Amino acid sequence: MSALAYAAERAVAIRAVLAASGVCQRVFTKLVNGETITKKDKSPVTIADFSAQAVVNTFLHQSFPADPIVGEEDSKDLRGEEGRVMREKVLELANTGLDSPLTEETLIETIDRGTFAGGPNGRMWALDPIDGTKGFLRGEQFAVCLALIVDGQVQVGVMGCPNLPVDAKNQNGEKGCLFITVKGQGAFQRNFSSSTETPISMSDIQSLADASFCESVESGHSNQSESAKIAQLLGITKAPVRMDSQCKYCSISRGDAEVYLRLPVSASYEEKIWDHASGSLLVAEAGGIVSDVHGKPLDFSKGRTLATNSGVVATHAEIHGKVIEVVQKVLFPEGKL
Ligand SMILES: Nc1ncnc2c1ncn2[C@@H]1O[C@H](COP(=O)(O)O)[C@@H](OP(=O)(O)O)[C@H]1O
Ligand SMILES: [Mg+2]
Ligand SMILES: [Mg+2]
Ligand SMILES: [Mg+2]
Repeated sequence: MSALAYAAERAVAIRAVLAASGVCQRVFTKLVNGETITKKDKSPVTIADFSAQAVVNTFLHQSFPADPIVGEEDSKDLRGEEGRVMREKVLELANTGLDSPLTEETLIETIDRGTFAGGPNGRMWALDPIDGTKGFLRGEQFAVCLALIVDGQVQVGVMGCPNLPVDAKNQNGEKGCLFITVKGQGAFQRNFSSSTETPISMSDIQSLADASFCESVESGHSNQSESAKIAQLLGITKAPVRMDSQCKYCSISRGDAEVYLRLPVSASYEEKIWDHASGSLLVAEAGGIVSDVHGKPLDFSKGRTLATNSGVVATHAEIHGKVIEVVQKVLFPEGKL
């Protein structure tokens, strides 16, 4: 029997994401104020973001040394005397997730292996070491997200969600699950505590009146007043489930909700490929369709951002057309473009 496509990449991605998730879990209880930096775009970054990127990049380099990486973070804030305190903390934390320890020098080099510009050709990994840093800081949802993109198509996606209940119906039960997908091979969930994988699929609702939708917690990341109008027009009566990170893609993939709306707040913001690569493949493999607000597929071949897309609409395949119709009506009413 021939091995399944991308079996090696899948296995390495799982190991890398689990190791990085462990690093994030260990640091959370110890985070203090000084360990958060505010980036130029006003978004926060913590020692856990840098450490998780160092850990995943190390695993990738060991197994696939020739593969470029499009990672969210870079080492700028860790360099020189100004970055010394943070650098030492990141080094210590990253090494808790690695068999052979990095040095200060190899740490910087390892993090900066994530600076690839992306593009349409060849293999590349897209890494968000912590997606939902704001959720992480609040003790809520976040995810370590890793995807392999080949010639602009996402082929493998693995997401680690340390704070996500393994069963949405039991919010106080076990937490920590991994979502795994390879194009053409389906979508799977396993718990951090076990290597048994279970196939997952989107819920097959008959009527939108029974549906629920999810969106970002952050009103600065997704237009929540427009989504409320869309939900109303669709006949959705349940309140939105607000959740940080690509845990939203994971949640709809296993049937916790039916629709994920991410409506642009500003025309100039370009979504980042690491915020959507793994999650969008998971949804597609679970029976859904992911597009932008115009119904256009997400295009991962344009560099580090989804430069030709605007927002995200992810739903079960059967209702996607209807949802896009209403999204268009609300976002672009006659006379307004
Ligand atoms: N104006 C904006 N519009 C949409 N997304 C934004 C944004 N500003 C930041 N983001 C992205 O939103 C991500 C979090 O998604 P969500 O809002 O669904 O939790 C952030 O990822 P990081 O937390 O990895 O930086 C960041 O990349
Ligand atoms: Mg960020
Ligand atoms: Mg992100
Ligand atoms: Mg991030």
